[in-house]
Formats: sequence, structure tokens, C-alpha cells
Amino acid sequence: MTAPLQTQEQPLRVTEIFHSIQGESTYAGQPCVFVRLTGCPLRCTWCDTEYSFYGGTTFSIDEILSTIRAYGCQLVEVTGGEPLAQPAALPLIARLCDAGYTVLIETSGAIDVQPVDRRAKLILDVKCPGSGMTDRMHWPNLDYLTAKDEAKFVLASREDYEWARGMVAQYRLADRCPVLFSPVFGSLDLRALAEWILADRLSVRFQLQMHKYIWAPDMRGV
Ligand SMILES: C[S@@+](CC[C@H](N)C(=O)[O-])C[C@H]1O[C@@H](n2cnc3c(N)ncnc32)[C@H](O)[C@@H]1O
Ligand SMILES: Nc1nc2[nH]cc(C(=O)O)c2c(=O)[nH]1
Ligand code: SF4
Ligand SMILES: [Mg+2]
Repeated sequence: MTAPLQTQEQPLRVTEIFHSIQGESTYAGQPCVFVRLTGCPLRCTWCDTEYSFYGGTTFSIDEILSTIRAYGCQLVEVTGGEPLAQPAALPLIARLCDAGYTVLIETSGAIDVQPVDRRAKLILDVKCPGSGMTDRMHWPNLDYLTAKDEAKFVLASREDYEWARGMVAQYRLADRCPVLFSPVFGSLDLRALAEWILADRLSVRFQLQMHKYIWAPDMRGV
């Protein structure tokens, strides 16, 4: 009977590892290697990555590192699915930081981010009412964000916009880190959102999912 593997040795379920143009956050436009981990405890109404909820392939952390290394790209994003739903994501993130990568963590905000290596940069999605997942948020996460991190609001409607505007004010988020307002792809009028932000003089960054305009909205691996 062999001893149970420690978290740091546990393999991870991986949906895909790919090299693309970062489509979101203040890093948008930069070449980036994405590690999309499998599984998510949430079901956002507008999720564009349902294919990552199940399946995937087992990778050791060493196998993930060597796959990433082959791309020769300095920027790495760990995403999903919900990457922090797998405990072994924490040692993966630490190993990526040890290897000298700039590491972004795309996370739902539903899982405590305090255990995440502080060298990594959190891109934390604050789930608006339109996602149907607001109640799943781990609210202390918002007080934990620092200037290296980013808070993102995916907006499905004017109601989501007004809710997000209130949260930005309540947590003084724009004083803490970059705040991203991102329309649900294809379902919120882009000009309207831009004009709401201007009219309210919000210190937020209007963002689009750039990769969906370069390739296709429902294409995997980009
Ligand atoms: C697929 S999730 C994976 C990481 C993590 N589970 C999360 O929710 O942040 C990555 C990001 O894709 C964005 N996203 C997913 N579906 C979207 C859609 N239909 N329109 C706009 N953004 C979307 C959300 O900002 C989400 O944070
Ligand atoms: N190109 C590209 N950029 C991204 N930024 C965040 C993504 C995600 O799915 O987490 C993503 C993605 O799926 N593709
Ligand atoms: S938390 Fe992320 S992966 Fe999970 S359903 Fe929501 S958008 Fe999709
Ligand atoms: Mg995506």
C-alpha cells in the first residue's frame, strides 16, 4: 500500500493547453499559454466554456511545465473551468512562479484565493446577478485583491451594470486594482455599455474578448 500522494504530487485534470493571444484583462493582445483545467462547481448562465466541465486528461505538474516550456512564451494563464477547484492547482501555480513565468489566474471569485501564491496575478470574476451565481461568491476575496490583480464584471444587462457600479463603489475596487467591465459576448449592446461608463465617469476598463473577434466566438483552443 503506497502512501497517498501529497497535494504537490497529485496530477491535474486538464482540458487543453494552448498558445494564443490573451483576449482578456490588461494583458490582452499579448501572446500567452493557457492551461485550461477541467471542472467547475459553478454554472454561470452565459458560460462559454461548458466543454471544460467534464472529461479532460490527467497531467502531472511536470508534464504541464514541460508542455508550457515548449511554447517559449513568458506569459501563462491558468484558467478553466474553475482552476482553483483542483487542490493541486496551488502547487502548479507555485511551480510556474518558481520557473519565472508571469502567471495569471482566471478565477470565479467563488473559492478563497488566499492560498494562491502571491506572485501570481488574480483576474477575479465578480459574478453579477445575470450569471445566476452571485450567491456563490466568496466575498472576502474582494478585500484581498491588490494592485497586481484585476477585478472583472461580466455584464448581461443594464441591471448587471448598475449592480457592478455599486460593487465597485462599495469595495472601492478602482482604488485597489484595475476593474474590467466585460459584456456577455453577443448579448449586451457595446455602444450602450461604453456610453454608460462615460456618462457615469467610472474608472473602469471596457473590455472585449479579443480572441472571439480574431478567430470565432465558439472556437476551442484559442
Ligand atoms: C471560462 S471562465 C474560466 C475561469 C473562471 N471559472 C471564471 O469564471 O473566471 C473565464 C472567463 O471567461 C469569461 N466568460 C465566460 N463566458 C463568457 C461570455 N459568454 N461572455 C463574456 N465573457 C465570458 C468570464 O469573464 C470568465 O471569467
Ligand atoms: N485567447 C483567450 N484569452 C482568454 N483569456 C481568458 C480566457 C479564459 O477562457 O479564461 C481566454 C480564452 O479562452 N482565450
Ligand atoms: S465559473 Fe467560470 S467556468 Fe465556471 S461556469 Fe462560470 S464562467 Fe464558466
Ligand atoms: Mg475563454
